[in-house]
Amino acid sequence: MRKNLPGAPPVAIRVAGLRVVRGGRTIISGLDVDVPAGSVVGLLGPSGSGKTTLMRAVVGVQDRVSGTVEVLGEPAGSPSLRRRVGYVTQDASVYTDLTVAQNLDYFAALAGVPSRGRKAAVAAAMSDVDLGGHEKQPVRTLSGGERSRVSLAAALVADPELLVLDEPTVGLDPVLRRDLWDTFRQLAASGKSLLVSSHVMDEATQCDRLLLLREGGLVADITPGALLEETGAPDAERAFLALIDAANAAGAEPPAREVRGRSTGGVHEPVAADRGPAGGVAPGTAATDGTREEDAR
Ligand SMILES: Nc1ncnc2c1ncn2[C@@H]1O[C@H](COP(=O)(O)OP(=O)(O)OP(=O)(O)O)[C@@H](O)[C@H]1O
Repeated sequence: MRKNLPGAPPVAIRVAGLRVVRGGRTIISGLDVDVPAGSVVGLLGPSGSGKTTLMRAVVGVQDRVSGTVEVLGEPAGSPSLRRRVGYVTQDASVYTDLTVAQNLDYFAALAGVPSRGRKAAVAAAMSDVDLGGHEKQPVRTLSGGERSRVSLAAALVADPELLVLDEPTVGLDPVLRRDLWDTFRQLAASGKSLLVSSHVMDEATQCDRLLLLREGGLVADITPGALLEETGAPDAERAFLALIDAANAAGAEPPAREVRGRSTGGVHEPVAADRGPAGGVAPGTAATDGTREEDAR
């Protein structure tokens, strides 16, 4: 397994030659990207561009994956990462018949938080997402936004080093969104790494870096400031649209599996690449050599 080079900034996620097939279709083909540690990295891209698929590969739940995905120095999906990585899916994934506190206690136990530390861990996670006062409330009686926050708290309760958050602010009001982004920034300041997908462009400006996907390929790996500068757009939304329009114009011909971007800094011209996944299945690969059953999910 590759280690960080001496003197190089630490990397939380290293993706090389990633290829993912879903439903018989190549969704991601030859993706190379690093996510630096201790920062908030935004994952942007049009609907269907592969954001969730990439996140699933990172947390090790995606089938039909080849290439290399290393997370905190371990192959994605390693049992040793269970407590070190928190994942929030787009849909709230908590037990509706349990109370908020019961859910969090359960997820803390699953992640290996010792029983003597669980009460404090549950209280801290509830406070992070501003759910104080709801501990005894069954999740089925919560509002949609409150349920989303319970999911987020469930990911935070084991105090993971890496948080992978799939559109965590959907359905939240502006005040809660702002507060959550403050929390994300505080988590990064304390050394944690966050990969956060979003369609809300003003959230993008709160990230340290942005990864822009289109048809499973990387169009840009860039800071929010450089995004505005390089596109000359007045705001993040128009900068995003400018990049996507440019990528569409440049890559109108090739389908997703033939489009890839380079991963080092700046805006990338998508380049036609008719090669297969770089390096095949490397040691430390996330999952399969493609011989497993087709992923129906
Ligand atoms: N189980 C599946 N079987 C077949 N195709 C799938 C499956 N799941 C996702 N896909 C396809 O993979 C592509 C990428 O989906 P993905 O959910 O990763 O996109 P996304 O960028 O997260 O989209 P959104 O912003 O709408 O959530 C889409 O074209 C989608 O239709």
